[in-house]
Amino acid sequence: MNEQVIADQQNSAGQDEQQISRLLNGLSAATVAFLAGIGTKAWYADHVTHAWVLWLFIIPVTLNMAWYAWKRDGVVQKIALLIIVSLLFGYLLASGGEGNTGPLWFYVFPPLLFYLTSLKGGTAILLFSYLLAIIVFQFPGIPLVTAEYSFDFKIRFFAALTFESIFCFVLEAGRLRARSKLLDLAKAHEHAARTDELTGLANRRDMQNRLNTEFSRFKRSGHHFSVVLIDLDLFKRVNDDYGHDAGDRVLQQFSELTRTIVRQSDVAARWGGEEFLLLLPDTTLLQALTLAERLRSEVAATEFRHRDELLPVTISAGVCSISKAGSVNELLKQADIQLYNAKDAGRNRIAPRVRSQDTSAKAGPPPAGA
Ligand SMILES: Nc1nc2c(ncn2[C@@H]2O[C@H](COP(=O)(O)OP(=O)(O)OP(=O)(O)O)[C@@H](O)[C@H]2O)c(=O)[nH]1
Repeated sequence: MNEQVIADQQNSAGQDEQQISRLLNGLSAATVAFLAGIGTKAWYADHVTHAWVLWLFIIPVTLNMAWYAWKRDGVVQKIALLIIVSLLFGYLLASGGEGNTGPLWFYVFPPLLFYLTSLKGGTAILLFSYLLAIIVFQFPGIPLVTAEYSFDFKIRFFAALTFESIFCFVLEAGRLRARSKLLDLAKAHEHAARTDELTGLANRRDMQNRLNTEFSRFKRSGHHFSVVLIDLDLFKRVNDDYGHDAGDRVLQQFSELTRTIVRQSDVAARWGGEEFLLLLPDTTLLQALTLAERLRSEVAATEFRHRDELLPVTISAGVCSISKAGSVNELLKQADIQLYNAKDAGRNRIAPRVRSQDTSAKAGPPPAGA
């Protein structure tokens, strides 16, 4: 997986977490308002203990909101709110709330659970809540349980909760599936917009962006970089003599070879037609020339074949370092001039030639027919 895709995924996950945290903040504020209001109503209805318990629940909810505002830790916020809400619903179930209507709040649980946890996690917590509800309903005499519910209420409570839980599960599973498909589609779309279809290398637009980014980095922190502009020699003849498919196959095979030679931090792009551009971060002119020469000799030594026919393939390349240019356009222009020089000097060679290159690596013979 390349860095861009990982960064996109992290970005998307971060946005999701922020959205959940915003929702939880809103829910927490609404919970505080409800607890204050219903607590006050219970107070005036002479249910003093009930009123105090509801008011006491305001404290952990508020503390959780304050903790999130301070630490921005969405995971703690989520877990804490789930625990507080579980305790509150447990209390309402056991006490019956006002007029034995407490268990009705349970219906808030399934959508909240599936949204905040996973499908598996939500189902597990729901099943545990069912177990608690069964214990409370079946054993009204146990400590902390003061409410008693009619048989009809229990049946309807469980039936309605089960239907709601199943619907929430199905809806959430559908939402997650659609979201995952959408993310895959966006990723594929984004990848296609950056990639050359025939060779799988970066396309011109992506390379242009990366050049601009690298140039900004150079301006900011002085990190040098170089480019290598490559052109396949006499490529028109390959097309004319062996067919367009053979030409396409050469472009693909050359791209595969290039991938094996450049570093992971380098970028190889199809610049257009039979022209390729390498962006080499943190690379001096001499290092770039060495890499270009290696690629040239590998190409010259490789057998390019199409349907058992041996194809004549060599490359010429112009190299330039940012230290020799004041802008990306100037850099590309210089590389283009050097490529022209290489072609002019007989093809199957790299330009500029420097002294160390002349002694360490000799350019191969010009391609047949040049
Ligand atoms: N098969 C194939 N050919 C392509 C593609 N893109 C460009 N070409 C061909 O590449 C050839 C480039 O030819 P020219 O620009 O004349 O250059 P050349 O024959 O390589 O000669 P020099 O560059 O001077 O060495 C043309 O025939 C284009 O049709 C492609 O995607 N597939």
